[in-house]
Amino acid sequence: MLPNFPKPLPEDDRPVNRTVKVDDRLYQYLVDVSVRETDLLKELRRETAQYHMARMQLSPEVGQFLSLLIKLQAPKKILEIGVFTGYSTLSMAMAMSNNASLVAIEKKQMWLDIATRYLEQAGVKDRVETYCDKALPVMQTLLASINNHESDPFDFIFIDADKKNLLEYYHLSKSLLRSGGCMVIDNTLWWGNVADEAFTDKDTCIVRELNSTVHQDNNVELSLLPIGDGLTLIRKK
Ligand SMILES: C[S@@+](CC[C@H](N)C(=O)[O-])C[C@H]1O[C@@H](n2cnc3c(N)ncnc32)[C@H](O)[C@@H]1O
Repeated sequence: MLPNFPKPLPEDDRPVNRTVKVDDRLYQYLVDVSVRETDLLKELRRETAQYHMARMQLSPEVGQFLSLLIKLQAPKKILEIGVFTGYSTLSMAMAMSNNASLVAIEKKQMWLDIATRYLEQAGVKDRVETYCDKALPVMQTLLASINNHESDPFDFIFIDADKKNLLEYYHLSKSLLRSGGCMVIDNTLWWGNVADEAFTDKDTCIVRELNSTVHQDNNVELSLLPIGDGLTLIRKK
């Protein structure tokens, strides 16, 4: 039995507990005991694996987490920035309620064509509006429509596109989101590079700046989860 009296505090303020280290064996265990990927998502993942850019696709456990968030929050209006072949789009669209809608922005038609095919197969395409365009101008148009009271703000926004515009995506998304709404940003641990000072490339510096901006923003609540490549969950106050 542990002695039941206080011990001297360490000099630093580091927590005595921390997030578990996930090595390959533990990761495989996590997948084996928790991931339930539908046949359609599996098919999409296999089709995407043929492309060199396949690494951009969400991992199954992150797709499933996104889908669970949608089911827990039941948002009516969802916005997605960065569709690629649609793994996240399909995960969210299959989880959203029948009266919900999703606006999905992707700059490359080739990727949207693949995503659209799967959304049609899942029978959810009628509730997903896709824009083949750069995200910033589309987001600005959506914001103008909200500010003019022509449409409601979004309840849920998922950001998974280029890092160059990440700070602008964050600020614009805050304006597009209703109070109490949820924003999710992918890649916030950026392959671990954010914590390594040796990495000074543009994208790493932008992700660091984003993380520090969100952390210091008193108008939001946040949690940075070490799932996938790092996923930051944000609630607008
Ligand atoms: C990491 S991938 C998205 C992965 C996707 N969420 C999934 O689950 O497979 C990023 C996507 O953002 C797109 N993208 C990059 N810059 C963009 C921009 N300025 N506007 C819109 N889409 C952009 C890329 O073409 C790419 O398909």
